[in-house]
Amino acid sequence: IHALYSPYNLGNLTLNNRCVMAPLTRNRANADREPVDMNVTYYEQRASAGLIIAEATQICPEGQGYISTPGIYSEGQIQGWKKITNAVHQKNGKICLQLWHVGRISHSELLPNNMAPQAPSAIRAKAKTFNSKGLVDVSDPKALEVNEIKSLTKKYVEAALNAKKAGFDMIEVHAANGYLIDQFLRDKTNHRTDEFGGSIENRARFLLEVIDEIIKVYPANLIGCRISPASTFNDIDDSDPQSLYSYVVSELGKRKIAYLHIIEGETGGPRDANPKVNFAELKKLFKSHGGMNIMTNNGYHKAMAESAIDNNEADLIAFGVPFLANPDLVNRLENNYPLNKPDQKTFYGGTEKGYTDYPFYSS
Ligand SMILES: C=C(C(=O)O)c1ccccc1
Repeated sequence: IHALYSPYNLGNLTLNNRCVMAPLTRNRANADREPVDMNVTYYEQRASAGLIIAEATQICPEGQGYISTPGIYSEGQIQGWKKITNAVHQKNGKICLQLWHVGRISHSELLPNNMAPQAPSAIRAKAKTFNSKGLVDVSDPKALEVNEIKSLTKKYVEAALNAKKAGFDMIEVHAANGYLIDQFLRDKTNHRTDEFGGSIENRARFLLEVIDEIIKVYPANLIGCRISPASTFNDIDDSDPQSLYSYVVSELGKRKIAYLHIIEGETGGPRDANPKVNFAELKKLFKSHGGMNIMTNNGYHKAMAESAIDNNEADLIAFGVPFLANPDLVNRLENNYPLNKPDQKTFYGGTEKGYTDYPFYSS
């Protein structure tokens, strides 16, 4: 059978196959930002993925940007996630938690004491988010002080340890899609004049400090990192992405992290969005500096995924919407069965409808 559907060693984990469920925000946590029972069903249904990367999960209350997204900073949240990891492990699955801080992509209504969203610089995003009123413009952010940056790094470390306590097999640091870490990396959003801004090294400093501090207490070969070099989602951009990300992926490779998760092209959009970004070069640099595995995402279907593996363009393929709508995606891909039609209206927020009611394949 094709390598895509065969076991694969990732760090000290053996995955049943190389098909990854990409992190998908579904806005279905409770008012305390804890996972609920239908989340257990949803993830358990998809346990045949080689690896599930659970939805982006905020590391602290200040890191929340959308209504009803889960956290990993309270005991109640840890216990909620524990039910999910137990259920996935009962089905012989593997599950990773994506550690998230939205930075400036938030609305004060969602934040402690209606505070301003945190960001590297006080530049409001031309972006919208969901709060109790529906789709709203994001709020004006406040620039982080250096001591606040240091305390956020500690919160990423605590979140990694909480994820371990909750039974996750590994963690992924969310450095993509215009959220906090991405806001530090890119020069459109980072106008700092201290050691966290200006040069590429300075703009990458926060990401690398987060990774280095986590590695002190959590094995590097169980840490992934997600980047989106070419995306402009959430009003993000950079004047020289190839230089920026050549440095970033080389430094991540040196740390021998488990995988580099690359969103190819525009997030949820065209794969050839930004000709300035040479993805093949970035993949080569990650591995030539010691990086272990490349995971790619964005618009893959069966043929594309199989040929990416055959041509050594990726070790693991992450599927987002296909896994949302097909709990048994691996079985369907392997046997070339038709896929369910995703219902966009129920992607974000709501009940079991469009969440746990997508059918398994039956001939
Ligand atoms: C966590 C997200 C990301 O990484 O893009 C997200 C958040 C809200 C809607 C869609 C996606």
